[in-house]
Amino acid sequence: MSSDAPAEPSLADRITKDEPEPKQSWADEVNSPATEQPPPPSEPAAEMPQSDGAAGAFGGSQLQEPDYQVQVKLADMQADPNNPLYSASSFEQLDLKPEVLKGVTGMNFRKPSKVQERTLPLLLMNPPKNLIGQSQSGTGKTAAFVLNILSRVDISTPEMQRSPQALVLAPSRELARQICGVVRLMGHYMENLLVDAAVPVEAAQRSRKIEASIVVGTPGTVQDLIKRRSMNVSKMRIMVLDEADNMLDQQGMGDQCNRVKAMLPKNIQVVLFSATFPENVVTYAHNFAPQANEMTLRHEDLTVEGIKQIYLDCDNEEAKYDTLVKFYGMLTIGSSIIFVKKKDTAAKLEQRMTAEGHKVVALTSAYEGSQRDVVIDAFRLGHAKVLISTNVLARGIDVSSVSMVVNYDVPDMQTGPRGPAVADPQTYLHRIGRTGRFGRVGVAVSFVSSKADWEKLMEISSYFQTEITRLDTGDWDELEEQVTKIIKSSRAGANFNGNTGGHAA
Ligand SMILES: Nc1ncnc2c1ncn2[C@@H]1O[C@H](COP(=O)(O)OP(=O)(O)OP(=O)(O)O)[C@@H](O)[C@H]1O
Repeated sequence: MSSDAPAEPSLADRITKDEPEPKQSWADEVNSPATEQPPPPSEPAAEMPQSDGAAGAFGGSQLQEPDYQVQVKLADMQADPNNPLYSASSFEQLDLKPEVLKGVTGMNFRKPSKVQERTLPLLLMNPPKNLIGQSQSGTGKTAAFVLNILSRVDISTPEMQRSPQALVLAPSRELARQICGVVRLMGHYMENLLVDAAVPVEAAQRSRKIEASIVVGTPGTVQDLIKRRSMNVSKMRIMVLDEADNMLDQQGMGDQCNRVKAMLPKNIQVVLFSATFPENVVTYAHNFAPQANEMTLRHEDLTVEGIKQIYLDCDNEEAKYDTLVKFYGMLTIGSSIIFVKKKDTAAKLEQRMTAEGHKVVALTSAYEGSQRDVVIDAFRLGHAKVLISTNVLARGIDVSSVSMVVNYDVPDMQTGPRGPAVADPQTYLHRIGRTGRFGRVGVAVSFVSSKADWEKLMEISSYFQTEITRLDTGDWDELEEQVTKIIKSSRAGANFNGNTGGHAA
């Protein structure tokens, strides 16, 4: 953030005092904030626009594609057995309580996705069994575990309403808040349902007590609350790890998750979900959720068809910045997230772009929680359309208007304290998965400024057996036309004639 530059307007000023921009583009028209109501029962559901899970709680933008733009509709995708959104059955056939079913219908979910259809019967079985579930990004894993929780919590007495019975752990504050929003929205018709977020709060609120039947939080805060006896876990019966591979793999977070689990009653149902379960995490996952039912995928099947993956050659770091600025118009067709490796890069990019008159915001773990909430909520509402972030937002964040993701830095990871940086395919997949949600279209563009970058990107491409196409930066008008065409097409891949080739720098 630009807090050390007093002459500039504050973050809140920049985000909230801006007049809404006139609607100019297709994306502006289709992504206006949530004003839509669930369909009246008499209207045919197939004609109604799809709603965004986070929309009701946070005003997340929604996609209402005009017919003339749409070539392939969600209904068609959900009827194709090879599509991850496919299902043979309806939500009515999944044995949900009437008030839970009403919540799903109210969100305008017409049919379950594959992961929902397959995992819900396994999750709802009695006696409850553990589950490890994997499916592509943006295919509805949240609803799968939320529907299980809503089906299992007992809120028949005031005491039970205030007793934590289900705990969801997520790796970031933003994701925990988002899941809380989905639980509230889906549980809207369950009278007296109490849901609470266990994320870091300001010092004055630290003595708070958690009195809700469903708690969604980050592992460190939850561990702290239980230790301080601010959250009674004696009635806990379900524990979910969202982005489970990330939670178990990171040393600090893995330990916190284990400690939290050790403080909960034995024999709880343990549920792990993620789009990725790399080999090094599989054993942890099996130990954390013993004898689990499993739904897994091969890594070759993990990429989402609707996300067009491209890369651009940039001669050096400065050329990456110039390219980003040239991209600004395309970034604001819908909303965009620019991923960088370091917090410092995020802050510097934000300052420089803002100083040059571009509207961007940044969110990293360097910022205070309340400031992070302001930024992410503004992004969900479409008040901020270009967000610069680190891997803190790489996972789970669901904002349907995101039509472009930029890997300003190719995702990599250190091998040991002094080892070389190697490609990080999992982070790449999660980052690009912030676009192309539930059958929508998106573009993921990676900036390549060295041979090492190019090698990492090609390793990622071969790991997922997916094509990452090189676009020629020699002719910007042509490049812009191609990228804009992809964003505005109903499915990525259609209308696209990019070059493929090696690193030209
Ligand atoms: N059955 C459904 N019908 C229509 N929309 C759905 C359905 N299930 C989920 N969605 C919507 O799809 C979007 C993506 O869902 P969700 O965030 O749960 O994906 P995910 O699989 O958890 O992705 P990630 O791996 O990125 O965390 C959300 O906006 C959600 O509201």
